[in-house]
Amino acid sequence: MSFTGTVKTYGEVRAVDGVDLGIAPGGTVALLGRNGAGKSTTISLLLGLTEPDSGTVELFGGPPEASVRAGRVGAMLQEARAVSRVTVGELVAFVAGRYPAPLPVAEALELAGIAGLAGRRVDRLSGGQAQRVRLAVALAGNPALLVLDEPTAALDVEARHAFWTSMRGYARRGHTVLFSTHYLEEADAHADRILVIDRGRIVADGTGDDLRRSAGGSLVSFDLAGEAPEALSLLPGVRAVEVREGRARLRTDDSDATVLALAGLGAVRALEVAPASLDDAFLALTDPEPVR
Ligand SMILES: Nc1ncnc2c1ncn2[C@@H]1O[C@H](COP(=O)(O)OP(=O)(O)OP(=O)(O)O)[C@@H](O)[C@H]1O
Repeated sequence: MSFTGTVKTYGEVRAVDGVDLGIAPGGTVALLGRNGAGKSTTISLLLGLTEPDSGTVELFGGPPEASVRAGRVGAMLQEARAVSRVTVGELVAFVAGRYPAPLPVAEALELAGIAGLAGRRVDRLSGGQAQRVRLAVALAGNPALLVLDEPTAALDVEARHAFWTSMRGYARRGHTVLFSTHYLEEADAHADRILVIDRGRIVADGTGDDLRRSAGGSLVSFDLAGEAPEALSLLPGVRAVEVREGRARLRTDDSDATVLALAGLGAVRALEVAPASLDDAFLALTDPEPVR
């Protein structure tokens, strides 16, 4: 699937702002970003639910609508209203019946972790159960591409664990699972590839380790004693500076050089040097105002 120079605006807001992206079949891909970064809009474009203002979106070599109609795509979106009265099993069977090569209903329920709920009415479910029913519906057609918009939002810890085990199993069968999240740990633990989106642009693309590396090797933090933050960004090795409540955090490629230069400045207290975490990487990639 591919995005080529894709732009989608809502009035003044450039929700997707010139995205170029190719995703090969197979594996799990995370779309990671803050609230309002453009994840849902990217997914809507991918599913053909909305048209780009400019650029193109292709799925399996054609327009998204064609792949969706052909049953190659299953989606679990954030907002969905359950139909009432039917049972979970009936609903999933109904959806499966509309696809050319569906999963057996029992398998879709099993994968979604709701094998025991087949006979339950869909309007009598908890939030987490309803979410898993939506997953079973998305899986029903045995889609080559499964698209999940913040799939674990309503799930408890145990359900999350079971969910990711299922999704990994599904991807191992050669399917592609693309999910959006704002949980760094989730992207790091469960995605083969992480796309970081910020203000409608892809600002990083790689594994969790790639992102950690791109953020700069280490984090040097200390209590500030009056230096202007602007001077800190000029120290050797420093790639980004963040100052919060009197404590400076410098992301640096060369912590030795940074610390030696800092010592030259003097008046640095409570110095700490730590390897960059994925959190640091994410902040470095998406922080709107790294120097404050
Ligand atoms: N239908 C719409 N009308 C107007 N603005 C919209 C619409 N949909 C999205 N936006 C705006 O586009 C931007 C991107 O929104 P989008 O929903 O894609 O973000 P997101 O990354 O999915 O956020 P979240 O994590 O909060 O779900 C936001 O600024 C949002 O306010």
